[in-house]
Amino acid sequence: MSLPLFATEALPPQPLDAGAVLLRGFAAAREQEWLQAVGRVTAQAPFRVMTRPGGAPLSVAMTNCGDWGWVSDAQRYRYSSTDPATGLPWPAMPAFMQAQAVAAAAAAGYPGYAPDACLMNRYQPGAKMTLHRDEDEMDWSAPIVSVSLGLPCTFLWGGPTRQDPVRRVPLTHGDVLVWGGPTRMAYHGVNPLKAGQHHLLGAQRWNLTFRMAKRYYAA
Ligand SMILES: O=C(O)CCC(=O)C(=O)O
Ligand SMILES: [Fe+2]
Repeated sequence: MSLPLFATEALPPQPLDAGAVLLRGFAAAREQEWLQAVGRVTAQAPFRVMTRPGGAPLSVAMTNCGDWGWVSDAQRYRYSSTDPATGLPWPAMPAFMQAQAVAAAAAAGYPGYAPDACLMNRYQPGAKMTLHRDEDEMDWSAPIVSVSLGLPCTFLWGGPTRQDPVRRVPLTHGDVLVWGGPTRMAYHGVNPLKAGQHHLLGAQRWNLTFRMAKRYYAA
């Protein structure tokens, strides 16, 4: 196999764990379209800091698009069809983003993916996500499709319990990680973002996770 000449070239799917596949560079070739799509969403529903149950602020700023958006407040985590900041429905999921998420899922071995939610995370230097499972979705047989843009990060990939050993997986601009099946409920997180400048996003990392929040997965 010859190495790609350009960092924007997608590499062959790389198994990370049972049911978990890393698509290195999958989103890089169309970075301008990703940027435009995220820009359209955040013009309507800007990134904002949410409060976690108990009252402390999350370090990652978030917004959503699609039929359902993941929200956190002092009481609980939940999916909401409306933006709590405005009471309006979340912006529609841009067709480009939806199609790319479906294509990434298929490339990772999950045909028939139909995301109805996209949580958009903005990390600035120092922001992190502690180990957690994505468990607020209705059908845990549907995979998660997670797109990384901007500054690199160290993604933490654990196991079925919080105590399981954690692998450090470097994620860079354009990488797409898909996990489902036997590892759909794996613990995962993100180490504090290191300072840096990305040619497209400056001192930020964006992560977009596509989910099937309120739909059944029938592959
Ligand atoms: O930023 C990431 O790569 C992971 C995000 C995540 O785990 C989540 O949004 O639930
Ligand atoms: Fe997560």
